[in-house]
Amino acid sequence: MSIPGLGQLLPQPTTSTTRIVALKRLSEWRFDASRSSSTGVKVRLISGTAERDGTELALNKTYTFVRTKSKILTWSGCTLEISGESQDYVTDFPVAEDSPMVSYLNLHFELQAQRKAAANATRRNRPGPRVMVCGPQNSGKTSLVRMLAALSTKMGGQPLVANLDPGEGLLSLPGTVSAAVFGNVMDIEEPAGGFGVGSTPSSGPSAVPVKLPIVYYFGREKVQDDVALWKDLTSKLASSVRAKFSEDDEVRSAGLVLDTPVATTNQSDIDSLVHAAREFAVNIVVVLGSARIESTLQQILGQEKTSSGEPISVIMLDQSEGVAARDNDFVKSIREASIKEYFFGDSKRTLSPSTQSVSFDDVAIFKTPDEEGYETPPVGQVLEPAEITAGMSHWTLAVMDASVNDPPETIRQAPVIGFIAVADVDEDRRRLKILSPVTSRLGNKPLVWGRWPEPYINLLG
Ligand SMILES: Nc1ncnc2c1ncn2[C@@H]1O[C@H](COP(=O)(O)OP(=O)(O)OP(=O)(O)O)[C@@H](O)[C@H]1O
Repeated sequence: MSIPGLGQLLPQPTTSTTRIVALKRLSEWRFDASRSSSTGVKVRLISGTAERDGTELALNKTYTFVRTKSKILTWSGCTLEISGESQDYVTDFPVAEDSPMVSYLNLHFELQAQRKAAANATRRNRPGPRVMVCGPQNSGKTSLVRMLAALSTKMGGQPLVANLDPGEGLLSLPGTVSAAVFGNVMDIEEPAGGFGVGSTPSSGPSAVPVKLPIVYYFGREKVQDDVALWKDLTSKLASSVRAKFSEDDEVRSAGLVLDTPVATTNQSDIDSLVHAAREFAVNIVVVLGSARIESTLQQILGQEKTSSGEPISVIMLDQSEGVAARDNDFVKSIREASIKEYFFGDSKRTLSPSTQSVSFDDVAIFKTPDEEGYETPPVGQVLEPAEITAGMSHWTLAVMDASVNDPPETIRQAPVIGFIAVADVDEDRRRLKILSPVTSRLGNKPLVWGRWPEPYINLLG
């Protein structure tokens, strides 16, 4: 069986022995700890320098990776001590400079030049680079976004990172779109490499400084499930980003790195990307691994200018051959683990969520109208009050920063304050048992019941 990558050593069978791996400059140790036991794979940097997606490993610190498929990259060579279970292999390129990582690093240098120009500009409203990363499924979009953000923070920058892919939450649960300032080191031990819920304040004390995301609730997995709502929320998020730029000079000059949903060349996907590029006033579009998406976007965006008159560069970069496919079971297990982690923390920080019993009459839960009985699904339709039944058990609901008396459209497009999980519904006594990361009562905050992610197992079970 051939293994993707060039000049790689043969994959190591899943093993639990301790071994030393020497990496030449510009090579990668690629690992799959998705099926390993809860103890995962342990990695210690013994000499040289190495990083996971732009964040450096500290010398002699042992990192544990569980439920993770990723890579450790070295620019100048290093030695790693590996123990625990993983499928892994080393890839080094016959010509080191052939690694796509070199082009990613060059992109970072270009962004740094634009950041410097923005910081020195006499026109205070000149923003730093706004770079949108897009491409087909498993092209390495999120890894590149993480790497660009980490490299910027390493140089002292405070870039905004935004995610428009509801299938994977950024510092939030799946089913959301969000953005946050990244001004400090990321937790690379997290399966999501610093983009997971473990890096948010609701998760209690943290080994690395937490981030404060702004989150909007989509409640669906794919953009196509409700394109109109996704576009509205994208516009909302873009205006939050603009507001942050106008109030914070450091963030403004560091600019934005934007992650996007999986794209194909179909018209709807291209429209969504163009919508996002215009709303966020993107001036660099990076397409990973698809010449067709690149040329289609080039034809549209290549002719346009941003709102501040800059040309829009559309560039294609190779995708890394190491990007790991993730099957549905793996992705589902990651999703479920992030919901559990949101309420209970992880092995490094245990949280104690509060369990509250509330009357049906004391909560206002909204949902999008059911699709049955409509010839065309009521996509983009506003919310309606949801009937509380046992079917709501184990769903996670979004708590909106709005009032229950606000119009449905306002509630639907309000930022998310947090999430609660429905632990039990007692229809006879008309009471709900809910699990909340905080002890405070819901007050008059409306809850929204989305259609995705699917209900999680009984969190209290
Ligand atoms: N060079 C590499 N070697 C090993 N694993 C990698 C490499 N690059 C990325 N990965 C891993 O591959 C998986 C998919 O990568 P990533 O999430 O960046 O792709 P994506 O294009 O954003 O995915 P999606 O299509 O689901 O949005 C992740 O688990 C990531 O850590």
